[in-house]
Amino acid sequence: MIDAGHTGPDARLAVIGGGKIGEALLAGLVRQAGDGREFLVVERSPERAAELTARYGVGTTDLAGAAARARVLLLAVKPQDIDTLLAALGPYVTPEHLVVSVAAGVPTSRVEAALPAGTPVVRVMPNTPALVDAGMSVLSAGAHATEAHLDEAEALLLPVGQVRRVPESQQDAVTALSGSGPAYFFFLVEAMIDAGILLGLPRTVAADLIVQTAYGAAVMLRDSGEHPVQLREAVTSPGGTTIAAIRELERHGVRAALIAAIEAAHQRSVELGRTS
Ligand SMILES: NC(=O)C1=CN([C@@H]2O[C@H](COP(=O)(O)OP(=O)(O)OC[C@H]3O[C@@H](n4cnc5c(N)ncnc54)[C@H](O)[C@@H]3O)[C@@H](O)[C@H]2O)C=CC1
Ligand SMILES: O=C(O)[C@@H]1CCC=N1
Repeated sequence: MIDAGHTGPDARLAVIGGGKIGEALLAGLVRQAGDGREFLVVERSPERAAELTARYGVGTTDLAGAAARARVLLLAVKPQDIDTLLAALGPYVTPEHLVVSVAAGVPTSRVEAALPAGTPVVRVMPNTPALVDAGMSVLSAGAHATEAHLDEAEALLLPVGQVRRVPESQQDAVTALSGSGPAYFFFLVEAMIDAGILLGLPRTVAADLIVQTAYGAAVMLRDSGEHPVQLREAVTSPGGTTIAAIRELERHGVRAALIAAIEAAHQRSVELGRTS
């Protein structure tokens, strides 16, 4: 579906950058809307654009087409590519648009500086579980974004998961926790499946056991109202198997490793925010 010179906004949203997170958000939004034609994608790679159209029925266009056809522009390119994108997009944007950026680390002030004065910008840190409507999207307003703009961004993202608002000063920490967070859980699950293999279980059996255990633990964390410590203690029988494992986790510094890892992600987010 190629843009054919439409006049006036007719698309709900244009996603600029159809990579991993662009696709995760598009997939969830299209599923909820029931019609991909309400969405546009702008992709540097024509092959990737064609793939997304085939998969979700979304329209493809260029930057001028996106700005002409959608009032809400969601920027989902890498932080390293955002300045080039903004320089090319800026001439087509007006203060009537709402620009939503998901680029890790990039402050709203940097986006605003490349756009016409007064353009509302909302910074969002989403995560890939949006793909299964279990995302966590965290919003912050830029200098020209009002409550109404935040409400609009929130309404856009609610169909694909939960939404929270934080002051922008907390966004690098949010990025390190919920933005990158799914990867930490996938890493743990990968290691636990390997342990099952070591113990002689077939890979499919080990994977089934660990994935269902992760799912069950996540639902308990969300729904039981109990602190993680209480939930862990309930599994840890005196003189039993769990405490033998916990002692090894503590001996290998897993708690400290996780804290250091998340601190490193925070630091990287701060670095990505600095103009290159
Ligand atoms: N992957 C994730 O879980 C999350 C990523 N983010 C942020 O989302 C952004 C994208 O990350 P990924 O999707 O992982 O990267 P990616 O590399 O998979 O996707 C970026 C896409 O943007 C396209 N692109 C680059 N410049 C372009 C331009 N000027 N016009 C049109 N398309 C262009 C590339 O072809 C590519 O398909 C980053 O800023 C990242 O910090 C935020 C939250 C979670
Ligand atoms: O790894 C990254 O830089 C992006 C931001 C948060 C998740 N993925």
